[in-house]
Amino acid sequence: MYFIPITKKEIQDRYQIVSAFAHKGTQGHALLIAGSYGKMGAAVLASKAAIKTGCGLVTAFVPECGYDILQIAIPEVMVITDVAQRHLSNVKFQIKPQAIGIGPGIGQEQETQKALHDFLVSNIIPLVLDADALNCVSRNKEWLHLLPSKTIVTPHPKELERLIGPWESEEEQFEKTIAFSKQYNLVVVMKGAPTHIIDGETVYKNTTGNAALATAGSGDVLTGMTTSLLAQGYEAVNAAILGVYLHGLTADIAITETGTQSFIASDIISNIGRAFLTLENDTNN
Ligand SMILES: NC(=O)C1=CN([C@@H]2O[C@H](COP(=O)(O)OP(=O)(O)OC[C@H]3O[C@@H](n4cnc5c(N)ncnc54)[C@H](O)[C@@H]3O)[C@@H](O)[C@H]2O)[C@@H](O)CC1
Ligand SMILES: Nc1ncnc2c1ncn2[C@@H]1O[C@H](COP(=O)(O)OP(=O)(O)O)[C@@H](O)[C@H]1O
Ligand SMILES: [Mg+2]
Repeated sequence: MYFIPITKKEIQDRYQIVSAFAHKGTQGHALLIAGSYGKMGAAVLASKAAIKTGCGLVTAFVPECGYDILQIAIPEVMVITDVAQRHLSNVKFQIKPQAIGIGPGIGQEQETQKALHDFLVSNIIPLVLDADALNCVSRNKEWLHLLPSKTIVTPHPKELERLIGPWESEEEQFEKTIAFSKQYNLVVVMKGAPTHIIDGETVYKNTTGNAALATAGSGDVLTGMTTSLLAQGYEAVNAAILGVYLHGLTADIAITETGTQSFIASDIISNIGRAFLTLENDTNN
């Protein structure tokens, strides 16, 4: 099987420099629907990653218990709360974001599953689906038909298995994931070491990242980054490619200071700027 390596050249072909005349209204509004009691950190990480990846506005939609946490942790991010205290029960909002990321830390309560279903039935905004949103969809596979074309799904191996069933070899894993991508018209970010991105028959292989990323919340950060790029107008496959590349690059940059063991998900967020700078330096040369 042929994989297209996600090299710096591939990235530079896709990367869009921010206009000198940009303002927050032109840079996209990302909505992160995330968090539950005890997992509000997932919402904080995803929302902070989204604003640090460059979209103009970020709103977090969280259960009521997340309100103070979000507002104190990230003053740049706006917050809308669900009527329920501890988990999502009714995802309704008046804003018009350009992209939505849903799933990190939301849990799989019955009420949350229903809220996800009702949201998917009416939503037409470009979407990133991760973590418990994927787990809920795995329990209700018919909901896959509700996803907008080119929705980005970001499963780790266990979540992928819940979605497509088990595989016996790596070859079979790719075959099944390609078939899944084609059946539902999805961009599949097959997270791992390394991560592959599958867009129908086309498979991309990331070239950045290391074992420092094997830490809680690193996937939640990737969801925020990818949603941010989607909100900024990148085509879904390019948002996935650029997001995965930059996410991995943060770990390659930071590892000389943090080492593998003490790198945490917040270090990904702290290094997003340095990762972008490697592109801008090269683009200007
Ligand atoms: N600070 C927070 O609030 C955090 C919240 N999180 C949320 O917690 C919820 C549960 O997510 P989890 O992913 O922990 O639970 P899952 O049950 O989906 O996955 C955990 C299991 O998956 C397997 N797995 C994961 N990565 C693998 C890999 N690369 N290779 C092979 N097996 C692998 C392992 O067996 C692992 O025990 C999600 O909603 C997630 O977003 C986590 O992201 C951790 C941090
Ligand atoms: N050994 C590794 N090498 C490279 N990347 C890794 C490694 N381990 C984990 N990652 C990356 O870290 C992220 C983990 O995501 P995920 O399992 O969803 O974490 P969480 O749910 O805790 O946020 C993925 O992007 C994955 O590719
Ligand atoms: Mg995850």
